[in-house]
Amino acid sequence: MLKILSGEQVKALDAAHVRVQQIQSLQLMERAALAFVSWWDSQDFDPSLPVSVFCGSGNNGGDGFAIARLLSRSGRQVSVFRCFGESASLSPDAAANLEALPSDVENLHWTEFDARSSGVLIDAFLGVGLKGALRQDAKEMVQAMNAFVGTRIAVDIPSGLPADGLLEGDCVKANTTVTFAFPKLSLLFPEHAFATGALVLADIGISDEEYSSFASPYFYLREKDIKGFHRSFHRFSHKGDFGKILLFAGSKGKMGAAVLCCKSALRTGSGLVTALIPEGERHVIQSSLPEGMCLFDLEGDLNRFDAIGLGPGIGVEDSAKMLADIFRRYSRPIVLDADAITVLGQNPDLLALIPEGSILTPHLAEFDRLLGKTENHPERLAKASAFCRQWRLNLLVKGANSVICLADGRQIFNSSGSQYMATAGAGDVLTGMLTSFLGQGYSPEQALVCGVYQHGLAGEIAGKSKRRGTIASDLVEAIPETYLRLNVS
Ligand SMILES: NC(=O)C1=CN([C@@H]2O[C@H](COP(=O)(O)OP(=O)(O)OC[C@H]3O[C@@H](n4cnc5c(N)ncnc54)[C@H](O)[C@@H]3O)[C@@H](O)[C@H]2O)[C@@H](O)CC1
Ligand SMILES: Nc1ncnc2c1ncn2[C@@H]1O[C@H](COP(=O)(O)OP(=O)(O)O)[C@@H](O)[C@H]1O
Ligand SMILES: [K+]
Repeated sequence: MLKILSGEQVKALDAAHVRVQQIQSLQLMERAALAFVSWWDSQDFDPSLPVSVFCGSGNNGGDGFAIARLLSRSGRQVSVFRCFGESASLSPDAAANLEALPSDVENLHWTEFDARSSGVLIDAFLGVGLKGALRQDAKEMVQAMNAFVGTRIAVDIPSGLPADGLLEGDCVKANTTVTFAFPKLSLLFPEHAFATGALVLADIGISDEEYSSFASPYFYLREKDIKGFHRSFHRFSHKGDFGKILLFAGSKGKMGAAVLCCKSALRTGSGLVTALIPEGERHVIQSSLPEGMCLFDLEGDLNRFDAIGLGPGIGVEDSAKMLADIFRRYSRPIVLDADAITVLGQNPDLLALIPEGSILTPHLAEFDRLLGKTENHPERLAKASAFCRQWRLNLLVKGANSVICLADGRQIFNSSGSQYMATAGAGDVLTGMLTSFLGQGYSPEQALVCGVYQHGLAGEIAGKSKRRGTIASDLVEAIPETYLRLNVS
């Protein structure tokens, strides 16, 4: 899994890579520029549109000069706009790439830029080397870029955005950010969505192993990581191997939640799924989901279930006693979602009873109910980390780039998903998937990694044809295709 390093660590990573691969830093910069241009070539930019590249005096600017050269070589009309004065001292690699600009690239000062011109703007002014607040002249450059009417693309990070923390002043508002090697932490904060735009990760040839000497609690989960987390089953596997699970979900008027999470668990592969529901509502499950079974009370040994998921649509009235009873009688990790989390927020004394390693999946409002009002994402991640360590629990901060917060303090940002998943019941589908994986014998970490990634992938698959018409049932129907896409049998 890709480690997310701090802006400060990037220099050391680049230096280590240059040492290990025995290349020059100029070659690494060339790789970054080539990776950017390879992404560019995969897009359908109108070839007749002029390209304006804003270049700073550091290595981000160096990337910009190299990109300008490569785009001009492929026939684009390119101008660079220098974001520095005559007396500025350039980084050696930026100076080399400025020197290497072909004569057909127009070389201008940023004050000569006409914001009403058409085309595409590439922002290679400031990268992860930004220190403190923008200087006055830098603010003006950022404003000039933001006044541009066409598409803005940021190289590595929008200029002015700090790599690891929250934005305080101005920064470039990019439509797309093409970031190198790993996504900088701040690009994953919802507060910065307006500045980051679409996020593209460009590979510059640094292997996952080269990150091993750098410490960071943050990771980025990609498609290629998933297969290694899955268990494999053999041809003699029977439905017991795929797990018997119990889902406590739904109540009068909210039985859809139970249907969605049970169906999602079955589509994820569970062998036997039982819904714990009010007896009067049994027709809903039995008529819409013939594969599902129902239970109307909590009699018998709960440990006969391989996994339990609790919460979607159960209501908050009278649920506290039921939760306490389950926590006391069940010894393995449980998935806790929706109303179960609200109940925990109202009854914090229940936290100590939750089986170790359990998984809580709050959306942002449920998160605040559980852990108190939270102002921003960094604060949320810090609170989640302390909570998980204190109670030996795992917690998922849901949203775009949902964050898997593990009991040992690691925090894994998911890369799959789309805005079309912001629809009623999408969380219930996730609860079904996570419980299903626990029931299939996955550890909480494996269940979270596979469940969260595949849930997002199902959202991408469903959203491709259904766009904003996507509903949670579409996610359920897309789950089988996620196994095909990942080549998991
Ligand atoms: N080894 C390399 O050569 C590689 C470098 N890369 C690029 O290099 C970037 C990092 O380069 P650098 O470390 O040179 O840093 P940057 O180019 O990001 O920033 C340094 C420049 O920013 C100016 N600056 C800093 N704080 C400022 C402030 N508050 N107001 C105004 N100006 C300010 C400095 O005067 C300097 O000109 C990455 O973001 C990436 O784009 C990538 O190409 C990957 C490989
Ligand atoms: N913009 C988005 N991008 C990616 N995933 C999203 C987005 N919005 C919502 N999701 C995902 O959809 C799910 C919504 O869960 P939740 O808010 O609990 O829904 P509900 O309570 O309606 O079931 C979460 O897994 C979340 O990560
Ligand atoms: K930039």
